[in-house]
Amino acid sequence: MTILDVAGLSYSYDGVTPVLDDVSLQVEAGTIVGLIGPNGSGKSTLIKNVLDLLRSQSGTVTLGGHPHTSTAARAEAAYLASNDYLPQFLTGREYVQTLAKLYGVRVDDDAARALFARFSMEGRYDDLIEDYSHGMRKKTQLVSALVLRRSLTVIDETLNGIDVEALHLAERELRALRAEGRAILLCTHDFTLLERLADRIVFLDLGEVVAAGPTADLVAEHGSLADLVFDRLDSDSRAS
Ligand SMILES: Nc1ncnc2c1ncn2[C@@H]1O[C@H](COP(=O)(O)OP(=O)(O)OP(=O)(O)O)[C@@H](O)[C@H]1O
Repeated sequence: MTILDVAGLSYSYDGVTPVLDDVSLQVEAGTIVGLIGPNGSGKSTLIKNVLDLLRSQSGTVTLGGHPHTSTAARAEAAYLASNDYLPQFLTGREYVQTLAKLYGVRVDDDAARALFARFSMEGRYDDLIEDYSHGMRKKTQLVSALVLRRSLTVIDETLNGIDVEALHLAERELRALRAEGRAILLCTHDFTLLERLADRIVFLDLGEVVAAGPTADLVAEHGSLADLVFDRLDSDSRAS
């Protein structure tokens, strides 16, 4: 079953320069899709279009079969942004519970507190976010996605900056989401993480999908995901 379906999406911030050019991709239930591409290739713009944080200009996007502008679509996806801008005046518990209310789901404080403890934030669930470190804010975003357990979790470089122990645990938790049939769109420059975790890769360059397929096939063809990118950057097609 397709959870996210993007077809023919184009976008320009200034109405002149295309940032996304006819992008199509699908994310199936029970899969992790890695979104890769050089800085400025349009990954975050694509994610913001998908989540209707930027109003799409052409093409279609559906989430769980619903047009992405609909309330039903919004309930399908959890979004972990690349920044760590969380409301400073809330505690971790208030933040998690506010999100839960917005999504209309019930979140058990004990379960969320236990996740805080597992991510080495024991005893910090009721502290103000203002007093959290950068990594703790990132982990709070991650915990919120883990307790919300939406059909699709979109992660935009959110795992950058968390320590190796948290990353190890995050990988396990993301695998558990996938095992439950949930989908994950994971945007990161950490190619080794994607080689371990992602079922499929979508490679965006200059706003276009230039490669897409099963991670294992792309690695077999190019040697590694880094080599896939290097091959593209060195290719004539990019220079022209
Ligand atoms: N709000 C904005 N207004 C105008 N241009 C923007 C805006 N946000 C992004 N851009 C431009 O759109 C292009 C794509 O940016 P985007 O952030 O989507 O890339 P990215 O692939 O996520 O990059 P990175 O890997 O550096 O995070 C870049 O040229 C960027 O300067």
